[in-house]
Amino acid sequence: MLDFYKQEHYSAQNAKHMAQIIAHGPIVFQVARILRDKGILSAVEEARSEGMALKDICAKVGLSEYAVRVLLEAGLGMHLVKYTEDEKFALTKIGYFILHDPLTNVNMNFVHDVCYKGIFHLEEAIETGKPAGLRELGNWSTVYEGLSQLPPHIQKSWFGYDHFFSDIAFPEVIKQVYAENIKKLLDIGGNTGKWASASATYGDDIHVTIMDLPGQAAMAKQRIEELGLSDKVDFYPANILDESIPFPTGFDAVWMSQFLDCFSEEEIVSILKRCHNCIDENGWIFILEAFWDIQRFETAAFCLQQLSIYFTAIANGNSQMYDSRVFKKCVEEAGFEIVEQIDGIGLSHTLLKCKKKS
Ligand SMILES: C[S@@+](CC[C@H](N)C(=O)[O-])C[C@H]1O[C@@H](n2cnc3c(N)ncnc32)[C@H](O)[C@@H]1O
Repeated sequence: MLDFYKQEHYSAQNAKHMAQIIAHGPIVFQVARILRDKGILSAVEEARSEGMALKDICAKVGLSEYAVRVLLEAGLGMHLVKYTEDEKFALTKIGYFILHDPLTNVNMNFVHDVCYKGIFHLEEAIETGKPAGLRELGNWSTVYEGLSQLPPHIQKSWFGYDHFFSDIAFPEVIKQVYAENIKKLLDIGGNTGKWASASATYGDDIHVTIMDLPGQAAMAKQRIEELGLSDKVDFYPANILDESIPFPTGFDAVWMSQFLDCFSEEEIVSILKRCHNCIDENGWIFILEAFWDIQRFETAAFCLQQLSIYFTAIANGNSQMYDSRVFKKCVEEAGFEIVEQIDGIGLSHTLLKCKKKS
């Protein structure tokens, strides 16, 4: 993947066009989203290759001719729709992906509901190292403190994004983790209890402790109770950034999925160092992360590189979707060695199986 970034990929003409797409980014984004959300793309799709006339689309979606016309004309420019020979509107492949592709929809909802307003404050975030855009969502020092209090539609998009990746990765990776004869596992950043519930039902003798912020631990507890798994899952509410709070001990393994990317390099090292006490000399640290530099496809790397900016402007101001080389240095520095690396899990994830350095 890294070699890909050592080359120019555009002719001058294409580069200038790409530069215009970037220059008009927020307009392109909102037009595409509204064409999706107002049912205009769906209406056009129903007409298939025959296409649909402007007035028929207006009648179908209940918007004025002016409104639908400006949106669809912009949509022509971004190749979401095309003209048929008799200048009706028909859906293109890009329009199809905007309408139906789960990855595109999850990203679009997350960008609109969680990021859009906050990203306006990116410059301030870059200058101050603070998540300056978070004030658009609420009055917390990091987004994680506010997760359980977000307005429902924003919370839906946040968890929709988070769960989309873990739901695909977990069934694959769970076999790798429990192949190591793990019975007692500490799930740091256990979120809504998805990994804990999957683990609890994976093996009769598996016990999981979720360590997360109090608001999240409470959400997870409710879900675990609803699933009838309370005897197999414990909770350890704590802010991991408070170094005075001890970590729980006596585990075969620590599991951190999409968790360490929520922290700066210094914080990652500090968290990992404190993980030493949770396990004995043979214990495991399992880290599931998506690294942009080891993606097979440019599209996957692009999504991670762009979403990194959410961490800068909104989440906490100092974290990101990491380059694996930067991340692995933190693991080393904290006194662990990576004994196995498994790439290609789910859509974009890597499992790092780590042990204490001997
Ligand atoms: C991106 S989510 C990952 C959730 C889950 N592990 C997964 O793979 O889907 C990050 C989790 O870390 C938790 N977290 C963030 N900052 C934290 C902190 N300072 N202390 C404890 N947990 C924290 C969040 O509440 C959230 O549940």
